[in-house]
This record gives sequence, C-alpha cells and structure tokens, in this order.
Amino acid sequence: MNFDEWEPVYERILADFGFDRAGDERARDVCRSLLDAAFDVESLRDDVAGSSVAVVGAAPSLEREVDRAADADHVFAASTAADVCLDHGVDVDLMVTDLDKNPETAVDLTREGTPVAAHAHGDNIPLLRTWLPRFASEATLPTTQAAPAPPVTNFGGFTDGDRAAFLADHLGADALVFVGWDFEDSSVEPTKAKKLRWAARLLTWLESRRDDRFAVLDGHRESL
Ligand SMILES: Nc1ncnc2c1ncn2[C@@H]1O[C@H](COP(=O)(O)OP(=O)(O)OP(=O)(O)O)[C@@H](O)[C@H]1O
Ligand SMILES: Nc1nc2c(c(=O)[nH]1)N=C(CO)CN2
Repeated sequence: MNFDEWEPVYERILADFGFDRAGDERARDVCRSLLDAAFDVESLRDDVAGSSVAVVGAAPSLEREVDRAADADHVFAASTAADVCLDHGVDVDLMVTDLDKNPETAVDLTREGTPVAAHAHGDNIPLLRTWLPRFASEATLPTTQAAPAPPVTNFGGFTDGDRAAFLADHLGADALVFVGWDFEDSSVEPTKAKKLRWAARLLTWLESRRDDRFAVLDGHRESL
C-alpha cells in the first residue's frame, strides 16, 4: 500500500475515533528505537504469492470453524485467534497484533521463528516498551498506521484482522479465506463494534482493489 493512497482513509479513521496522529508517529518512532533488526517480509513472497491464506479473526465463532483455517496454504492469525489456532493444532504462519491481549503468544512465536507483525499506535506505547524487547527481533515485523519509517512498515488496514488481510494481499496471495469473522457479533462492546465496522469498510476497499469478492462481506457491503 502506497501511503498516499492510505492517508485519506487514515485521516477518516483518526477523525472518527479522535485518535492523535502525532501519537501514532511517536509510537512508530519508539518501535523503531526498540528493535535492532526486523523480519524481512519479502522473504515470504515466493511462498505466499499465488497461494491461499486463511485470515483468521477472533470472533466467538472461531472455535467452531477453526479447522477451515488448516485447509488454506497459509494461516495469518489476528491477536487471540493465534491462541485458538494453536490450541486446536492449527499451525500459525504469521501473527498480527497490537500487543493488547496476548503478547506472550507473540513473544513465543517470534522465538520459534514465526513472524509477528507488531503494530505501533498512539495507545500502545507502554505495551511496546514492555514487550518488544522480549521479541526475537529477526522475526518481528514492525507496523504503523502512520507514514512508514523503515523498518516500520504500513501495509494498510486498521484492526489486527484486516491488517492481516492487507499483508496477505501485499504478498500476492491469490485467495483470502476469512475464518473466525462475525460482523454481527453482539457480544462486543461499542468501541470494538465501531472498530469492526471499520474492518468491514477496509475489507470492502481491499476486495475492490483486488477485483475480488470476499464472501464474509456478503450482506454487509450495503450498510457500510
Ligand atoms: N466478532 C469479532 N470479534 C472480535 N474480533 C473479530 C470479530 N470478527 C472479526 N474479528 C477480527 O479478529 C481480530 C482479533 O480479535 P481480538 O478480539 O483477539 O483482538 P484485539 O486485540 O481486540 O483486536 P484489535 O486490537 O484489532 O481490536 C480483530 O482485530 C478483528 O479484525
Ligand atoms: N491510536 C490508536 N490506533 C489504533 C487503535 C487504538 O486503540 N488507538 N486500535 C487499533 C485496533 O484495535 C488499531 N489502531
């Protein structure tokens, strides 16, 4: 994702949530200062290009359908979806997280050599300072929603799950298969519900950029 294309969407997200752009930039710079190396995401391209990627979200429905993730060539798991996959014997190829729920899982994965896309934003700076030093940096892919500052990269996307989809798209995935997504989930609190609406909007944008059709969005496009 070119930042010029992302920036107008990012500005709308900032305005909608009242987030501070300078905070996101500060987080990006803190993240940069905490890592002495970073995962080379392009090393995944040969493997992921042309393949199917399960983009695994952490809706309650994931427990029932996690096996579907194992049918894809690769599994990109968002936040606590990584734990559900691992608990069910489904290997995770990449985890995407902003460190607010299960940072221990992310630490363990990086130490085993599984890449983790660790997202820096204005509201997780203390988490970055606590957890990033424990990550194996060569398996850590630092991301930002502000302008990129290598090695901190911006592939597009906002919530952990839709960022996983934008990353799979960046790597040339042929099919994105959404497992563990529920846009109607009434168990989420209002801010999370608002974040999920943004995830749906961003995935609608992504499918049109790819000239694709994500079944998970059926019945939701019209209300966005
Ligand atoms: N019904 C749902 N409830 C929660 N997450 C969902 C749901 N449907 C899809 N997802 C996706 O699963 C991802 C992981 O959810 P989880 O609750 O573990 O993470 P989170 O750390 O709160 O996510 P985020 O920080 O992005 O809000 C979310 O980022 C979202 O993209
Ligand atoms: N500044 C800021 N950025 C975010 C936040 C958040 O709470 N604050 N939450 C996200 C996904 O949960 C993604 N990005």
